This record gives sequence, structure tokens and C-alpha cells, in this order.
Amino acid sequence: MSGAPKLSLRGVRLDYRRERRRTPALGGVDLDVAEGEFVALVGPSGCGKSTLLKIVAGLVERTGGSVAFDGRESSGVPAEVGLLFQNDALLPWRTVLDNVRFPLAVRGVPAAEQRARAAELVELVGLDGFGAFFPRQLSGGMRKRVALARILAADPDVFLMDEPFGPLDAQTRLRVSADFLDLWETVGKTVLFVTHDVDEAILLADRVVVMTSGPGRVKESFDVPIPRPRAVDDTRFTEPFRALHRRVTRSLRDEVAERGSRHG
Ligand SMILES: Nc1ncnc2c1ncn2[C@@H]1O[C@H](COP(=O)(O)OP(=O)(O)OP(=O)(O)O)[C@@H](O)[C@H]1O
Repeated sequence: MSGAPKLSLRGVRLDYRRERRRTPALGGVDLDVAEGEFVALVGPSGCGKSTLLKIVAGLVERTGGSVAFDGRESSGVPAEVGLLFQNDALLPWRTVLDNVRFPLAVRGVPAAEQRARAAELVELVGLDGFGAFFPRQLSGGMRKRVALARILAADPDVFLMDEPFGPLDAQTRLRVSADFLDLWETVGKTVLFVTHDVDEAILLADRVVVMTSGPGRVKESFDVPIPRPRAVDDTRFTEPFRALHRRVTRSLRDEVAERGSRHG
């Protein structure tokens, strides 16, 4: 092992072309994520969080800078990543089990093994008994769980998550986040997680990175001093949580205020 970070971004820039003008969306992002680290990215709306994730996923081509996994520069779609975006992207014509085993089939895992592993994962995410259901027969929270099981089946080195629990109602969101936290604490994979919810960022992450208003750059990084395993329900009422929440919120608020005065 090179000792390089699992994921390393240097000077990542992106300009969108809009009405023949170049609009900078990312203004040079530097960020390292260590192996097994969970980093939450927060920032003002439109600062380029989703764009950054898409660049790491190879879905959007950067205008400048570099993206490296384990010290190796990446271009195109990297094999290392698994995506979980707001849209759960389940295949509607496949059952829960068949959705979950899809990445295993793509990898050429023998059919019996696919079925056994998919059943195990479906149980792990709390959907035992729903394997033969189709996505349309499930609630939003259940579909998220299927998407989680599928990304666990794919077993990528780096999870890229863009407000994955965003569309859920508050209660379901809390439950799915708590379950995801349990799962993550077992698998310990590297995660880059975009959210606009400071509570969620602190509850889940090892580190919360605040971005500037667009064109986005890294503004500040806060270590989360809350031991694991964390109980989502209790953690929010602890003093370390509240103290960090204040600091992150202030950092974000200053950013929105600065943008207001720049544009005002
Ligand atoms: N396909 C596109 N073409 C042109 N401009 C785009 C495109 N996608 C995003 N943008 C612009 O790039 C900037 C960053 O967008 P992005 O969606 O990455 O921000 P975000 O921080 O994820 O926002 P939010 O928190 O509101 O989801 C915005 O100003 C947006 O209008």
C-alpha cells in the first residue's frame, strides 16, 4: 500500500457552459478522504456538492484538477465507486432479490451464490419476506433499503451518496439513517456523503466538510468527536453534538451571508 488517501482531490474545477458563457460551478476543490473514513459534505445550495460527486463518479468531466484513488489518477468511470443518489434507480421490472443480486450477476458470481448473498443482504437491511416484491409495491423507505442492499452487494471501495435519504419523511429518514449507520459501522467503507442536513452530517460522519458558496471550494473541515457506535436517537441530545452543530451552522451561515453581500 502506498499510504496515499483512498480518495484524493486536487484543484478540481468545473465550468458549465450556459448561454455561451462559462459558469464556474467548482472553483478548485482539495480534499483527501482516508480509507474507511466517512466524510459528509455540506454547503449552500448550488455550491457544487452534487457536481463534485458526479465528477468523482466519472459522470461529469472535470475542467481541471485531479481525482485519484489510492494515489492513482482516475479518468472515466472508476471501478472503485458505488453510487447512491436521491433517485434509488431500482430496476422496476425486477424483484427486490433480483435487484440486489444484479451487481453480483454483472460480476459473474455463480447463480446459487448470487441468490444466497442477495437473500442475506435483504435480511440485513430489514426486508426479510419482501424478496419477491417489485419496487412499486414498496414504500420509499423500503426502496432505499433495497438500494442500500444493492450497493452492499456491489461492495465498492468508496460509497458516493448524494442526499440518499432526502425524499423520505423525517421519521423514516431517521430510521433508515440509523440502520445505515449500523451497517456502515460493520463494513467500515470509505464514504463521501452529500447532504444539506447538518444533523445528518454530524450523526453519520467522522468529518464534516463545509464548502463555500459557488463556485465551491472546501471552506472548513470539522472532525466529529463523537465515539462509535453511535445511537442516532441519543446522540442528537449530547453536548458534543450540539457544540459541533453550532460551529458547522455558523460556518454555513457566514457563507450564505457572504454570498448575499457579494451579490447584493
Ligand atoms: N447540467 C448543468 N448545466 C449547467 N449548470 C449546471 C448543471 N448542473 C448544475 N449546474 C449549476 O452548477 C452549480 C452547482 O450545482 P450542484 O447541483 O452541483 O449544486 P449543489 O451544491 O449540489 O446544490 P443543492 O444543494 O441545491 O442540491 C449550480 O449553480 C447549478 O445551477
